Amino acid sequence: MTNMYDVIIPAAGMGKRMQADKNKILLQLHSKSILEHTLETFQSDDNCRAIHLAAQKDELEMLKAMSKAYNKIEVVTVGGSERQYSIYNVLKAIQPCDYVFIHDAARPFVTPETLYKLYTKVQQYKSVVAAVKVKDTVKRVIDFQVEETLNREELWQIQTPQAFSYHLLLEAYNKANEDDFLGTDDASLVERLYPVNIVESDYDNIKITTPEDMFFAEAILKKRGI
Ligand SMILES: Nc1ccn([C@@H]2O[C@H](COP(=O)(O)OP(=O)(O)OP(=O)(O)O)[C@@H](O)[C@H]2O)c(=O)n1
Ligand SMILES: O=P(O)(O)OC[C@@H](O)[C@@H](O)[C@@H](O)CO
Repeated sequence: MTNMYDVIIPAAGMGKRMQADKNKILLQLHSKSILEHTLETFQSDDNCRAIHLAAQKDELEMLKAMSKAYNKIEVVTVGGSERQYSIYNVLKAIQPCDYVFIHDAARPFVTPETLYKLYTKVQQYKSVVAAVKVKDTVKRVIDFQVEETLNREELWQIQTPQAFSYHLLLEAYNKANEDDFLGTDDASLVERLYPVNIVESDYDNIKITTPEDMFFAEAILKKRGI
């Protein structure tokens, strides 16, 4: 079928800031791991053709075994020392396709509504990321001294999923590799070649990063009646 997307899910981090005794994406939220919550969302999305994972070397076999429960999972490969390298490893391992979404395993609360918005817009714009409006005032600071107050009307917090045409994304990753460019998200690689659009997402789509995020995660599940 044409026009479906493949999703790359980087799950090869260490989860250091979570200070748990294992990779944070394996922590349980109710009866499932964070990773399984994320996988189920994409497994259930009719527009998602296949799911591909980056795993830590030590967790590769475990994640391959877990993958058997999800018939959309195709490639499970070893990640790298940085998120960007993990994603590049997967991107080089998959077959060419129309569109690629990239979504952090550590963001288990992305909604079907956001996936649908991205799916619609990526076909028009080739490059589109989920984002929410910044709620706080943001200042640029050097050595604890304020340099300027930024115009909040222009500021958005960027999340994942980030959705791209496959060929544009591969070109951006190849160029970043050639230039030794390391970005903090996928769009920052694509921005060097092509305009990136945003779609408005929601504040539940948190990246579970530090211990208190587990309490926020429990609250989001409770709000959803899960
Ligand atoms: N080398 C890496 C680093 C991160 N990730 C993945 O990228 C996502 C977002 O990264 P982040 O939240 O920063 O996770 P960690 O790197 O695991 O966290 P920390 O920096 O606290 O160790 C996570 O799903 C993580 O598993 C990855 O696949 N490969
Ligand atoms: O810098 P970190 O390792 O915390 O995470 C990087 C990315 O996961 C992050 O930039 C995207 O989720 C978009 O916000």
